[in-house]
Amino acid sequence: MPTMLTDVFRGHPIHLPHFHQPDFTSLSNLPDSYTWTSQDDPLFTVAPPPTAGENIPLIDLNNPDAANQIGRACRTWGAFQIVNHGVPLELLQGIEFLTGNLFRLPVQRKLKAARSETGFSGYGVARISSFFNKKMWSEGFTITGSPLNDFRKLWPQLHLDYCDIVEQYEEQMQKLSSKLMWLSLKSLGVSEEDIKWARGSSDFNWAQSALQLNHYPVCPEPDRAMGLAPHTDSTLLTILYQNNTAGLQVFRDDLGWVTVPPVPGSLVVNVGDLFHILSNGLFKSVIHRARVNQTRSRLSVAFLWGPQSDIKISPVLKLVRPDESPLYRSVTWTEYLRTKATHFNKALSMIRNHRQE
Ligand SMILES: C=C1C[C@]23C[C@H]1CC[C@H]2[C@@]12CCC[C@@](C)(C(=O)O1)[C@H]2[C@@H]3C(=O)O
Ligand SMILES: O=C(O)CCC(=O)C(=O)O
Ligand SMILES: [Fe+2]
Repeated sequence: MPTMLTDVFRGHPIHLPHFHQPDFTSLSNLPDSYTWTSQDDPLFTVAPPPTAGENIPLIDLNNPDAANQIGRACRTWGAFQIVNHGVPLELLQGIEFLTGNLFRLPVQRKLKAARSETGFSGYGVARISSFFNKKMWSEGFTITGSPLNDFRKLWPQLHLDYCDIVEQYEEQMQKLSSKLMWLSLKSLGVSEEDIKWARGSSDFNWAQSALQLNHYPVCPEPDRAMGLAPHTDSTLLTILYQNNTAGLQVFRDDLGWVTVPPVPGSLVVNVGDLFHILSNGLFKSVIHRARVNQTRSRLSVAFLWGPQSDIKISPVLKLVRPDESPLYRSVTWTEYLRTKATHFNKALSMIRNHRQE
């Protein structure tokens, strides 16, 4: 039996303060525990250069040149937005409606479905919270496998309708993720033939995923608060739906923090650490964060997509020069998630092969 994501953190308890969540709406000042400075996060106040204005590419999947554009975006930004992605608008509206309804529930109800210390799914603060001294101005809900048990606790009457939306959304995201992976690899001259574990399995039985719903309430002092601290995703690819409130920012060494503007009906795609490894570092897993807003609350839904947890992921041989060794060792998704849970942003460099000079 392959390890399922549900079991990944069993034996790896993470102590998280879900139960100290404030009632965000009642706070008129930012408490100290929510006030961030560059001491809490060295990238917090990186100022944009005077020439700012560049943004991640917006790619039309119907464009015959889409594969090349995606490849270029994965190499230079590690992120891009897509339109004409084929996911029905009603489904995007459906998942936004579900997410809004979930976070509007009274906190006591949400805590009935709280994520446990060794669990994967449920309500709570972001898993990366334990690496920072300050709290984030957000709440989240993680889903993997069937959300039935949790949803029953949240919505004793309507849980089946909500499960249906999640199921349809995941199915669409699954198809889209695989399409995006092959399009981007095509731009590097890599085909299904070159990746043993994914070869010819059009039913995606080699893939696995999680859904992360995020809520960033209105904040009295957004400039000093942090919605979700900078991180890279431990995925192959992540597909993010954001509502009409800006907040997502991606980091580039030469440009600093770049805000990804909401484009109605579009989806944001970002390269995760496993795709970085698979592409031998050609595609960059992008550092990103979420900021908050003084007048509008923000919702986002991240589809975190990766391989079956016990498949060994290593750089595609075609992408390694014959006179060099691969930049990364092979690693399974389970191993990587556990490394990340312990070492956070050092995880990727821990998988790196160090050249013997
Ligand atoms: C499959 C995943 C990927 C996880 C862990 C697990 C479930 C939830 C994901 C997130 C979502 C929020 C940011 C992040 C950094 C977090 O704290 O939880 C992500 C993390 C990762 O990409 O490492
Ligand atoms: O809310 C956002 O825009 C970012 C969410 C995110 O990065 C995540 O859930 O991994
Ligand atoms: Fe993320």
